Amino acid sequence: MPDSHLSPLPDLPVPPPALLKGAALFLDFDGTLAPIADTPDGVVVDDELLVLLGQLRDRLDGRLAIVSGRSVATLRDLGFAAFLLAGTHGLEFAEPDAPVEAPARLPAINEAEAAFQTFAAGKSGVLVERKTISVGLHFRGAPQWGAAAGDLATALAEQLGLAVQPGKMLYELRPGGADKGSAVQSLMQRRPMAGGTPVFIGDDITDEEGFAAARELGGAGILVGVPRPTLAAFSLEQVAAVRHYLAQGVAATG
Ligand SMILES: O=P(O)(O)OC[C@H]1O[C@H](O[C@H]2O[C@H](CO)[C@@H](O)[C@H](O)[C@H]2O)[C@H](O)[C@@H](O)[C@@H]1O
Repeated sequence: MPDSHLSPLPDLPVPPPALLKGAALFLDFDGTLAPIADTPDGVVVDDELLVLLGQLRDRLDGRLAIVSGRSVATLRDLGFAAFLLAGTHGLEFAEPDAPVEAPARLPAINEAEAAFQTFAAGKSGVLVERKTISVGLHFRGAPQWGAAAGDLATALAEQLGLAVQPGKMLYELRPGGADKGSAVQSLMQRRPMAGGTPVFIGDDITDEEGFAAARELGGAGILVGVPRPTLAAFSLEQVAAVRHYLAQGVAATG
C-alpha cells in the first residue's frame, strides 16, 4: 500500500447512513463488531448483533460479508455460520453453511507453532493461538515481550517462508499471497457481492488493505477507533458506534 495515499488527517467525518444504500458491506470482526478482549477466547457474540447483521444482509440482498483474521471455523463457532465469510486475512472463504475454500495447513505452520510455544513457556501473559492454517503469538497480557515476539515472528517467517501478520498485541504467521484487500477484490467478482459499492469497516492496520480495495473499486473505508493515518474516508469512534451505524443502515436501506 503506498504510504503517500494514507490520509494524515486525524478527523474523518462520520459516515452517512445513506452510504450503505446499494453497498456491498465488508465487516471486520475483532475491534469492529466486538470490543477487544484480554484473550482471543474472551470474545462473545450476542444475539442482538446477529439479528442486526441478518437484517442488514437481507436489506442489502445478501451483500454483507465478515472479513477477519479469525479462521472461518472460529467465525462459525462464534455464531456467523449463516454469513458469507472470508477468514485468515483473505486466505479462506465460505458461503453460508457451505464447505470452506482454504489451503491446507502447511508443515511450516506447525514448526512455527512449536517455536511460539517454546517462546511462550514460562512467560505469564504470552499466549499461542492455534488456528486452522495459521498461528498467533499474543502478548496483550505481557506487553514487555512484544518486541521479542516480533523479532521471533520475523525470524521464523524468513526461515520458514511464511508471512508475518502484525495485529493488536499480536504477531501471526501464515501463508502469504492474500490479504483483506485481495479478499474484497475476490468477493466483489462473485454473487452476492458483485454489483454493490464496496464499503469496508475495520479497526486494525490489517484492514487498510480492505479500505484500499474498497476505494479502488469506487467505494470507501470506515476506520473504527482512534485516528491514525489511513486510507479510510470516514471514521466511527468505537464498536458501539459501529452498531449504531449499522442499525441506522437498516433504516436507511428499508
Ligand atoms: O481481523 P479481525 O477480525 O480483527 O481479527 C484479527 C485478530 O483478532 C484476534 O486478536 C485480537 O482480538 C483479541 C480478542 O479481542 C485480543 O485479545 C487480541 O489482543 C487481538 O489481537 C484473534 O485472536 C486473531 O486470531 C485475529 O487474527
